[in-house]
Amino acid sequence: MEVVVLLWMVPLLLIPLLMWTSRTFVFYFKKFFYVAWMMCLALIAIPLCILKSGGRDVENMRVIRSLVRHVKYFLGLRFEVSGWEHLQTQGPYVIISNHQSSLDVLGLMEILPDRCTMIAKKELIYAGTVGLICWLGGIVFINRKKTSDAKGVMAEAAKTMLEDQIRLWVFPEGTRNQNGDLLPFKKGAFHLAIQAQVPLIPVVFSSYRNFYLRKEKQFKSGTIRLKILPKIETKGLTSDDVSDLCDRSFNVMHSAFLEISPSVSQSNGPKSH
Ligand SMILES: CCCCCC/C=C\CCCCCCCCCC(=O)SCCNC(=O)CCNC(=O)[C@H](O)C(C)(C)COP(=O)(O)OP(=O)(O)OC[C@H]1O[C@@H](n2cnc3c(N)ncnc32)[C@H](O)[C@@H]1OP(=O)(O)O
Ligand SMILES: CCCCCCCC/C=C\CCCCCCCC(=O)OC[C@@H](O)COP(=O)(O)O
Repeated sequence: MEVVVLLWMVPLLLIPLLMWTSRTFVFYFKKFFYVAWMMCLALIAIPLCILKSGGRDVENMRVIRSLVRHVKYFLGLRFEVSGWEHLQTQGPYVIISNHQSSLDVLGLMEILPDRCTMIAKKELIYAGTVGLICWLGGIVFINRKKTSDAKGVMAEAAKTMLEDQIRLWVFPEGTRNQNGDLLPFKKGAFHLAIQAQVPLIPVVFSSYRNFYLRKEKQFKSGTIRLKILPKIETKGLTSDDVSDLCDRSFNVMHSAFLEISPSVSQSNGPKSH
């Protein structure tokens, strides 16, 4: 009799195990697919970019953008964009946005304006075909471990922005962050905008915590809200104004982040600060 009861318990115990493994399986499957598919797309994009521009050129971002736009459907992600009108600014500007994961590339490509490239850590150049496509797309690589090098590269970028009419996308948190809030901003983006005397356009991604949890190995379908905020002018500002500009930008982005992110009670998992 006891044996029969025990036998019945086996499938009951297996159900949570299966659920856990399928959740973990889906997480790794989607992550693997994302990386592998991006590498393949980059392989397709490389010859197209070389044919289009003959080498490293910000115009290649059009090719990259058009090839990346469909990837969200495979991952079950939707984007809701607001504030499009704020991107209708002529000439160069610096876009600043929060950075939660490599998935941010999908949102970035949803709204990427023409002649806009990014500032990224130099390690990205070694990411195989993706690294090469980043280089061909004109991405400016910085060494985060050497402040003086990074400052020099960004000062050079301020000049190039004006000479070649280029827009730059910077992640002022300086690293990926999924703690359910924004990290304090580093100053590079604000020095850059002031040196070039161009406006800043803040863009806020809502929290991914309701569908994507790296530590908990969860990757469900979900909607990402992208809010483009009004530009912040820097005309007439000097390096003395960097801290104030940085604080103002942080405050508007932080409020927008809290406003558009699903509430913590709706999101899964605890907040880990
Ligand atoms: C077709 C298919 C293809 C598919 C695949 C490809 C798809 C798409 C391709 C595109 C993908 C691109 C995605 C790219 C994402 C990459 C994201 C990243 O890599 S994030 C990491 C790199 N980014 C950053 O770090 C930017 C933000 N960081 C900064 O701005 C930092 O300030 C710094 C890196 C410039 C320096 O950092 P740090 O060494 O930590 O020093 P700080 O404490 O910030 O500053 C020290 C003092 O220096 C002053 N400062 C800073 N910058 C400048 C400057 N430019 N000029 C002058 N002075 C500067 C700062 O004010 C500090 O001084 P203080 O007196 O204390 O104020
Ligand atoms: C042969 C080498 C194989 C390497 C494979 C890696 C390839 C990555 C492939 C696909 C992902 C496509 C999106 C690429 C853009 C990702 C940018 C990114 O998110 O970089 C992380 C950086 O912001 C912050 O890094 P840290 O959290 O500070 O560290």
